[in-house]
Amino acid sequence: VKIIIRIFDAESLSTSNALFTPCLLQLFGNGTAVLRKSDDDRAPQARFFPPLQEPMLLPGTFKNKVAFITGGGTGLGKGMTFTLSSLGAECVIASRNLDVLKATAEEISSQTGNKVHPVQCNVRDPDSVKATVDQMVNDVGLPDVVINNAAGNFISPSERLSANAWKAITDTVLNGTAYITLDIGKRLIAAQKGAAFLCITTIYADSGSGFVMPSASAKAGVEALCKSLVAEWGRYGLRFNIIQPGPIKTKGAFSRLDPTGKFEKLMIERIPVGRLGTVGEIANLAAYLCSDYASWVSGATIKIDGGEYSFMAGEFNSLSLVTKEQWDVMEAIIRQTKGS
Ligand SMILES: CCCCCCCCC/C=C\C=C\C(=O)SCCNC(=O)CCNC(=O)[C@H](O)C(C)(C)COP(=O)(O)OP(=O)(O)OC[C@H]1O[C@@H](n2cnc3c(N)ncnc32)[C@H](O)[C@@H]1OP(=O)(O)O
Ligand SMILES: NC(=O)C1=CN([C@@H]2O[C@H](COP(=O)(O)OP(=O)(O)OC[C@H]3O[C@@H](n4cnc5c(N)ncnc54)[C@H](OP(=O)(O)O)[C@@H]3O)[C@@H](O)[C@H]2O)C=CC1
Repeated sequence: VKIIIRIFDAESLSTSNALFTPCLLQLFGNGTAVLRKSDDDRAPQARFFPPLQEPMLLPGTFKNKVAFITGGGTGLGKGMTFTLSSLGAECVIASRNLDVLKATAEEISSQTGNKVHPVQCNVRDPDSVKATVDQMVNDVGLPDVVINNAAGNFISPSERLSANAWKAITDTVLNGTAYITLDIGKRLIAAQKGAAFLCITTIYADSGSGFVMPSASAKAGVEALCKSLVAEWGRYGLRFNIIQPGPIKTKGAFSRLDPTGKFEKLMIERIPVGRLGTVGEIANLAAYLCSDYASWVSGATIKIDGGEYSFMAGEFNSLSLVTKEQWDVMEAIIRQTKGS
């Protein structure tokens, strides 16, 4: 596989004509050397930004609370379940693979001492969602916290996508979030019970992104759903917030979005903090937003991405590749220029 990326060629800065000549870099070839600051999986500045992963809220913050987490058996969902459970919540985790859910529930409850209930659920199917919520209500009652985390995604040129590929992703991400939110929301409203909803989206929900077009479309829809309900359902005691994570190395995401493992270093080089995020960092933010410490937070969309989005958005940010000597040359050329 040959993946070609246009980047600013830091080696060609010795003449003004070459100044903004982009070069073609073959990502899988030797041409990557110019991009590499370090062979480690983190850049040197990452030493200033150590990830603190242990639960940061006070023990008991979620005592007597029920938290429902879709996709809670793996990755970020598992991390959020662990943190909420550590802080006293009784958690219900829901996804398709019951064996994985059971193993996670057992692992977490044995560490935290709090019950975790695994419930099979296909969020693409409203009947399955209803059966799951029925079971939760029967076992532990209506939730205080609802985290829409389940998702599907893979990289693919959009011209290779079938209608069913689009449907698989948008049914999971957008329709799944809608089925869960409508089903639980209606029951909470009827019972006059308040709750905190959280949706996990992504930084490209704002910008769109090539090669993950169904995911980008669906995540943008999820954000519109949340923001609409902030306004409409606040009067019922329901609040809604959004976390947009940058890259976190989970098996579910990286096996489908970086299948050869070759993009990781490139990603780290565009993250100003110099490293990937961690599951524990997302879990702490999620716990805060779903806790009563955040009672006045509704309608917030929080990027947690080590600065990656800002780096990618800035027109000139690739100039961080320019060396001091190259700046000397450029500055001299610029200062020599008179008039227009
Ligand atoms: C610069 C690189 C950066 C790399 C890392 C960046 C990290 C940042 C990440 C940012 C955002 C992340 C967002 C996420 O959501 S990550 C979470 C990912 N986790 C999952 O996806 C877990 C669940 N996924 C799945 O179950 C499957 O992957 C699924 C395909 C989404 C659904 O599986 P299933 O229901 O079994 O569906 P099918 O296998 O039947 O497929 C349905 C349909 O889709 C077509 N298809 C499947 N894979 C591909 C592919 N790779 N390319 C093209 N098309 C594909 C399949 O053929 C079916 O269509 P059809 O019936 O027409 O053949
Ligand atoms: N990791 C990252 O870098 C980033 C992740 N995110 C978001 O974080 C969230 C978690 O992703 P991550 O932990 O990385 O990946 P995972 O693949 O581990 O998590 C996805 C979860 O969704 C569940 N799921 C998928 N389809 C369905 C379905 N039809 N019904 C019920 N559950 C389903 C899966 O369980 P099962 O297969 O058992 O159904 C799985 O537990 C997602 O919303 C993702 O978009 C956003 C930005 C970056």
